[in-house]
Amino acid sequence: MLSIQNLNVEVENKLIINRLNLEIKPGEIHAIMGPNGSGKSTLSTTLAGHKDYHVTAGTIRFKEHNLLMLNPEERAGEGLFLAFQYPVEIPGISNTLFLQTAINSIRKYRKLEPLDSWDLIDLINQKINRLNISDKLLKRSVNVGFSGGEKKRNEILQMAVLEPDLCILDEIDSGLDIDALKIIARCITLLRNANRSFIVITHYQRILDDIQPEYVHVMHHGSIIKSGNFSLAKQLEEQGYDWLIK
Ligand SMILES: Nc1ncnc2c1ncn2[C@@H]1O[C@H](COP(=O)(O)OP(=O)(O)OP(=O)(O)O)[C@@H](O)[C@H]1O
Repeated sequence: MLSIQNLNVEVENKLIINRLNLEIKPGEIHAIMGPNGSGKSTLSTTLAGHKDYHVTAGTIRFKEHNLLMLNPEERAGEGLFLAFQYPVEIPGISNTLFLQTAINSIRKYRKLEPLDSWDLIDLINQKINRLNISDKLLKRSVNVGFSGGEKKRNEILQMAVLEPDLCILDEIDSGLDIDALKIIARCITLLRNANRSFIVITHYQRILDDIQPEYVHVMHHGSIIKSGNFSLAKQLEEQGYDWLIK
């Protein structure tokens, strides 16, 4: 699904990702943890194709593609999705219109007919019923005035509607109350299948308790310095990072 080898990424001429390696197979959930500023969001932003994040060495293969040859729209068309740490507000564009535009741009890339408004509403209704997400936010402008938890839930709704193959969730659990955290974790579990992989960037073990990732990685200074299973997250929660980065 995703193969990253010896990746270096520079932002504003500063090396942020430093010889990073990561292999993700279909259906796997990988958690990435690590101290503030270790490069986790830089990795996710690079995978999504942000123009200010310059890959200066290494390779990234996504399915059968050289990811670095694809622009951000092509990456989304191939099934890559990034849920932002800080979801952006888009005044004047309703959530429904945003979802319609996003899904139809992916369908166009895949040479499929666009969904009309009725098909879209059906699809959204299926997803909100399955995930038990409220439809109240659909008519409002994207993320404008949404609470922190509503923004995160909206990211999950986008993911459910777009049905990506690789879901990158950058601190999807930040700022959530205990119940909202459970809802988000449940949605992720419901969206999990044998072909869909996840990268879950988080600071906390709590969400991982519910989604049970196969792998947990620790990033530091732009590299993965330790990989393990779920027990590594528990160890980090108890002991912090000092024992790893000294
Ligand atoms: N656009 C940018 N311009 C300048 N520096 C940047 C930019 N993006 C990231 N950086 C720098 O790269 C380093 C890694 O940041 P990044 O946000 O990737 O870390 P992180 O591990 O996600 O941190 P956190 O856990 O605090 O969210 C930081 O020193 C940050 O200031």
